Amino acid sequence: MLSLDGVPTSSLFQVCNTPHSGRAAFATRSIPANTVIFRSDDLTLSVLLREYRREVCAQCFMYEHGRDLKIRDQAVGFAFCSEQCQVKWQADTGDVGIQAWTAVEKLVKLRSKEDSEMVDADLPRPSRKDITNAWNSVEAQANLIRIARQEFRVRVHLNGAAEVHTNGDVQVTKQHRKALQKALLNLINPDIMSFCVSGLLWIFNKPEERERVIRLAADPTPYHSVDDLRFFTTSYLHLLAIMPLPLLSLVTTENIFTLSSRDSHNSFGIRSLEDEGSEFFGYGCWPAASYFNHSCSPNVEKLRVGRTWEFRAGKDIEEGEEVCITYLSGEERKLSRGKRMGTLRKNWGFECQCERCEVVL
Ligand SMILES: C[S@@+](CC[C@H](N)C(=O)[O-])C[C@H]1O[C@@H](n2cnc3c(N)ncnc32)[C@H](O)[C@@H]1O
Repeated sequence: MLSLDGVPTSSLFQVCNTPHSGRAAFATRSIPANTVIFRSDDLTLSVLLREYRREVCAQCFMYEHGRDLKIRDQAVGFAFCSEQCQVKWQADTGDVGIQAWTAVEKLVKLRSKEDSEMVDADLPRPSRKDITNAWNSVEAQANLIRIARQEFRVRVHLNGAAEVHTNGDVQVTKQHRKALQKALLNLINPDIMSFCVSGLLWIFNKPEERERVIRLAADPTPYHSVDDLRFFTTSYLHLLAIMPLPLLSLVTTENIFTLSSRDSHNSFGIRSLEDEGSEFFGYGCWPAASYFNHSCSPNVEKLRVGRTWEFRAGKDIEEGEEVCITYLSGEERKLSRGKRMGTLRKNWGFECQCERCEVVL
């Protein structure tokens, strides 16, 4: 169950503030091991990494040991395990969403030979100032592109195909069209583009739920590297140039930054269900599941069932005890205290305050 502001409510736990680790869930009564304490099926945005697009169903994330799935939709660039999943995906994505994914796929295919890999070096993350400067540096070009797109609005309007509002006073010149063409020449990182499209479509399709993401813990410096930040700013310009017109007003630096800053501290990896989740297909943000803090000796285990996360007590939990999952992968759990803390600091940006880490032997 969810309260109005998206914080999960349950007869078994409640979400409260803590002195050192933000909000957390606490058991409101004793919970026997193996009890399902919560299910979260409120996936907002998700990224299916490009290298897994043929093998993992875009709807239910089903994976058959690396075999290509039977149904592939070349236009949008996703594969499905069944017609049922494809139909559900199309209904949830909507016509504007299908147009958006088709535009991205067309662009990515045109530019597929480029090397858009990022170097995962241990360089410092861009600071708040770096981030503000990077977004400011593309805003003038962004505004020119917006005006260039007005021209399409006018054309669409004159063709009578759709009722749109135009800014009739602005003259579209060569300078505007050049800004748009220049944006399309930037290098592409298809996974970062997918992140932005998935998030913007979610805001478009469910505007009333935007607040639920905004209330999540925010990371003010969500970019891993200078490359990562640059791919976000260039994706912004690309999307302004290619997104279907009904989505254009949502393609803003504010929306894209908000999505990154919430995703950074709240997303769940979408992994294979066997081999201790050794295959990493991508990630997604399930707001209702984002109030469980991390522990290096968790009392709750999470399991993905299709698009839903199921949370089950891994041991008996006493009334008043904090209900915690682990943010570490199977292998990472076995690391020493120092290495676990380092991994959480690097990937999540916090100093672990869990009981196992607090006990110094
Ligand atoms: C998914 S959110 C969990 C809910 C969060 N506490 C809140 O108030 O929304 C993850 C964030 O919670 C905090 N957190 C989770 N586990 C923690 C821990 N063991 N020690 C310190 N902070 C923790 C960190 O700030 C982390 O980035």
